[in-house]
Amino acid sequence: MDPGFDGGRAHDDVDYARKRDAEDPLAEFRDRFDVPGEVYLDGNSLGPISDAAEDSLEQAVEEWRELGIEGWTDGERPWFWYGESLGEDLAPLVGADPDEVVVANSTTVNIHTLVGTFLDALEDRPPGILVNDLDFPTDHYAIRAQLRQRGYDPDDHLHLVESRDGRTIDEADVVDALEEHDIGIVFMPSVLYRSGQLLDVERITEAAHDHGALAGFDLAHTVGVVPHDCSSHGVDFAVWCSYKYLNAGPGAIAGLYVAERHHGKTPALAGWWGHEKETQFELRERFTPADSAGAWQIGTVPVLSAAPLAGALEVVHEAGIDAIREKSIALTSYLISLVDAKLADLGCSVATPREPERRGGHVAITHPEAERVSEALRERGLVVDFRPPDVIRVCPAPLYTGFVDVWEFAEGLREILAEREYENVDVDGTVS
Ligand SMILES: Cc1ncc(COP(=O)(O)O)c(C=O)c1O
Ligand SMILES: Nc1ccccc1C(=O)C[C@H](N)C(=O)O
Repeated sequence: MDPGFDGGRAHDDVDYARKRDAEDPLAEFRDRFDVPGEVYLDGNSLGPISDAAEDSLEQAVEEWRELGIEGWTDGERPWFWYGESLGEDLAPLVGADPDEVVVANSTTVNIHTLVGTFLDALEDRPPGILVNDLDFPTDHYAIRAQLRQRGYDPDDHLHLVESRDGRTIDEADVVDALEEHDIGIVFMPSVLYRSGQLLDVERITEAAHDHGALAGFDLAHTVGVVPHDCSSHGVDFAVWCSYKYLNAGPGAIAGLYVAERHHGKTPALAGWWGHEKETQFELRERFTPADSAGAWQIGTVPVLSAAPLAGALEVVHEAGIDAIREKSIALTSYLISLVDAKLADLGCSVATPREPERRGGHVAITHPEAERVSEALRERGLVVDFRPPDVIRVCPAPLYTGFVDVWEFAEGLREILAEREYENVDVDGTVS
C-alpha cells in the first residue's frame, strides 16, 4: 500500500506528516546539511552541502597548504590514487567491484570516452546506437559527436525509441527496437530526467545482450537514491554525476563503471592519468591502459572538485542506500497522494509512474503554467525546478527532506494556484 494512503484516503493534515517524521530513522541526517530556502526540493539537480563534504574539502585544501607536491603521495587519501580510491567507496552504490569504478571527468566527457571506446570495440559490427527520445540532451550530443568522428552519419546510426505518451518509455519498445535495427550499443538512462520514470536496467541489459549488443547506462538520476546491481545484471558500462543525490557540489567530479571483462580496451579519449599506475611516471612514449576502470581517467584528477565527494559518500553509506530508497519511496508516494487529494482540481497531475518500482527519486507534476508556478514556488522558498514544456520537478531527497516539508510544499502550491499568485511572476528562462 502506498505509505501516503490509508484505505484510499490521503493523509492531508500536517499531524500525519509530523508523525511520519517522528518515526523516520533518517530524520537526524537533516542537521548535517545546510539546506537553502524554506524547503529544498531540487536535489535532483544540485544537492546541498553537508558538514562532512565541507570537512573533506577543507582537508584537501589543508593538505595542499601543508604538503604541496607531497600531497600526491602523502595525503591521507593520496591524490595520485584519488580517483581509484573514491571509486572504491562508490562501488557498492552501483553494485560493482572496486576496480570497476573510478571517479573522473564530467558525465558528458565520460559518455564521450565510453561510447567512443565501445564503438571502436565493435569492429565489424554495425555502429547502431539505441537511445530514447526523452533523454537528457547532452547524451545525444556526445553520442552524435562520437559517431561523426568515426565517419558515421548520426542520422543513420542513432536510433530513438519513441515515447508513447511523451513522458515515459516502455521497455517493450526498447526490445522491439532491438529487433528492428542493427544495434551495437544500447545507451539508456536509469531514470528519465523529466518524468522521473525508473527504467528496468536488468531487462534492458538482458535484451541488449540477447541481440548481441552492449548495454550502457546514464545513472545520473539514481546514484545515491536507488540501489544498483551493475555487475550482477551484466551492465557493460555506466556513467553518472556526483552533484545530485551524492551531494558532492556543483560541477563535482563524475563517476564511471566499466565491467571487468572490458578492462584492457583502449579508451577513446586516452590520457596519462589512465595509464597503468605502476609505470605512469616512467613517462613512456606509448600508452598502456590501467587494467581497471581507472584506464578511462584522462588528465590529472581534479582533487578540489573530487574532495567533497569523500565526505558526502560517508553520509550516504552511514544512512545506507536501502534505507534511503525506502524513505524516498515513502516521500514520493506521500507527495503523489497530496497532489491527488489537494491539487488535482487546480490543474495539476502526476506524470511520474505510480508504481514505486518504476519511480526514481523525484516526482513530475504537470500544470499548463508550470514555468511561472515553479518560479512562484521558489519565491516562497519552496525550491523546485521547471522542465519544458509543463513539468514542475519536485525532489524530496531522503537525507534532508521530511514529510512536513512535503506537506508544506503541497500547501504552498495549493495557495499559489488557488490565488493565481503565479500570474504576477516574471520568468527569464535561463538556468534552473
Ligand atoms: C541524465 C543526465 N546526464 C548528464 C547530465 C549532465 O552532465 P554533465 O555533468 O556533464 O553536465 C545531466 C544533468 O545535467 C543529466 O540529467
Ligand atoms: N548540471 C546542471 C547545471 C546547472 C543547472 C542544472 C544542471 C543539471 O544537472 C540539470 C539536471 N541534469 C536535470 O536533470 O535537468
